[in-house]
Amino acid sequence: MKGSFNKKESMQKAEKFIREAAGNGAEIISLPEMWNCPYSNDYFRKYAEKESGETVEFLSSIASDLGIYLIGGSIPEIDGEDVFNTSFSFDRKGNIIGKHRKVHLFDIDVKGGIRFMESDTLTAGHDMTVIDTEYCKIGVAICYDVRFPEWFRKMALSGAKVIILPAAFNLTTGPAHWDITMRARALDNQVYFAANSPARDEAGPYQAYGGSCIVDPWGRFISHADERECIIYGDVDIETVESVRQQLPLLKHRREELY
Ligand SMILES: NC(=O)CCC(=O)C(=O)O
Repeated sequence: MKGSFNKKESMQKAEKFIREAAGNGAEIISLPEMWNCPYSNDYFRKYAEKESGETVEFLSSIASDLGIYLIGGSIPEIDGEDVFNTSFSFDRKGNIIGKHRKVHLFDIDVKGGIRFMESDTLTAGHDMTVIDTEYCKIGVAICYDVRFPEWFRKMALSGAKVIILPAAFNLTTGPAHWDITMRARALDNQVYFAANSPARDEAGPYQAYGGSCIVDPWGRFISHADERECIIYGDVDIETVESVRQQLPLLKHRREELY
């Protein structure tokens, strides 16, 4: 979905997409990074809400109404003086079962391209997020976190077989790194990997690359969006994870003592 300056409008749009996805049989649904706030340091604090705020309440009630797992993309969360880029996850009853505060802040300065310093306004989280479902464990991280393979290996070693990444790459790094990074994280951890981006909004303060995708544990795209608004779907087969891990036992062949 495209971002908007109007939070109510974003919530209405998110609800429409979530209901449509659930109506088509989706059991685990995820929104993109900062879906209810313009992606800009000028707006994070203004749009930030406490965990007890209206957006978390809204996501929880949709999850319980539809009986789905909902990975609530990410939103700016305020806690005391600090603002975090936070992803709340909900079970089928609307309970919060995961709260991931983006651990690696997006501070980059690419010559002739993008400069963005999330740390000007945001505070980094410290904890890894792996949630339990009746299907398998699911890891949740946010966008720039994906640049740090160790973080994802840690999730896989903690039992994650699916990893979900609300994200918003840009027009400098997106064309260069989006596809290959998502495939690499799926492949090196032998997990299903789903990355959800906002749609591109030429009029907005940040041009998201788009390209939401789902990659299987063999590193193949099973679904891939372009830069426009849409829902993508994928079937997750846990036996495929087991089978790939058995045939190509990467996780077992690690030589940790040498690293
Ligand atoms: N929102 C983000 O963390 C953007 C990360 C990004 O674009 C990258 O190249 O990494």
